[in-house]
Amino acid sequence: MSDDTFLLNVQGLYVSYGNFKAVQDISFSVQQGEIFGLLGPNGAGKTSTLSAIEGLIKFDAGSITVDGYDVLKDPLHARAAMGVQLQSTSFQPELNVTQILQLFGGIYGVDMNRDKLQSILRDIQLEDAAHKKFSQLSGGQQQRVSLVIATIHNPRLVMLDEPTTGLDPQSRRQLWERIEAIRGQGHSVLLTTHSMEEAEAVCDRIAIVDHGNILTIDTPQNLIDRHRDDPEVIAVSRRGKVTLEDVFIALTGRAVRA
Ligand SMILES: Nc1ncnc2c1ncn2[C@@H]1O[C@H](COP(=O)(O)OP(=O)(O)OP(=O)(O)O)[C@@H](O)[C@H]1O
Repeated sequence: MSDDTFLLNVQGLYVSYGNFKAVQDISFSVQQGEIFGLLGPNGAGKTSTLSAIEGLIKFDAGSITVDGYDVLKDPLHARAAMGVQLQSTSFQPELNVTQILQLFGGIYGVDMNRDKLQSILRDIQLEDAAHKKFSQLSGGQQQRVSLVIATIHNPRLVMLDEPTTGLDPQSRRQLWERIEAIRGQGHSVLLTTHSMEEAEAVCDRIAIVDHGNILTIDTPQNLIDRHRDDPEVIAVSRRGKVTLEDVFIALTGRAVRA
């Protein structure tokens, strides 16, 4: 482990699929105890960046360190320092909540004794659903299971790809609180989102990504303050109030992506 305050360092990252360059020279760092958001239109390269960090895809150039461990030279240590929120499709739908927690506890070497299991179920408010199949859970309940599994081995960096998509406002608020609680434990969070409201509500800093490049990195409030007088921002703003979404659209353009 390094004593670097940056838990994640991504420098000069390039990812391509065949001839298509999805990520081109992306660099950013996430500090300890920080919630960092990657925002960008569809196809901007957010998931590709996350996948490269997670070791799921090869990258063409650049360097990535997690908790001081180089993901290429020391992949096991780097991966152990990371918790990844799996998509709901990654869980076997016929397993019940208890079986899923036991399975992933085993994978991560966490002793899932009765007390530990009960405490997790209580924490995610699924005590009464302990024997329900994953496929029978609501979207919010499934998200709570996948988030707790991402943090089951107490990782220093938690990676969340669009964690609140499809959730109702109550579940979304609760998930934000859970994400903030992860930061409260001194962990760092890297998330992607299309929700400007989410970015403003939970992210300490955000990077706006487009066409595989980072356009800007700052706190949500600084981005609004820096750009509020830009003619492009004023042109897209509505009802006389400049929002983060106005800044985002002015920077990335109005065109809908394929
Ligand atoms: N396995 C793949 N093979 C070929 N092209 C891919 C593959 N995965 C992603 N791409 C392309 O790379 C580009 C970046 O995709 P990526 O999923 O990283 O974007 P994203 O910012 O996460 O988008 P979204 O917001 O839609 O999830 C897109 O043009 C996408 O079509």
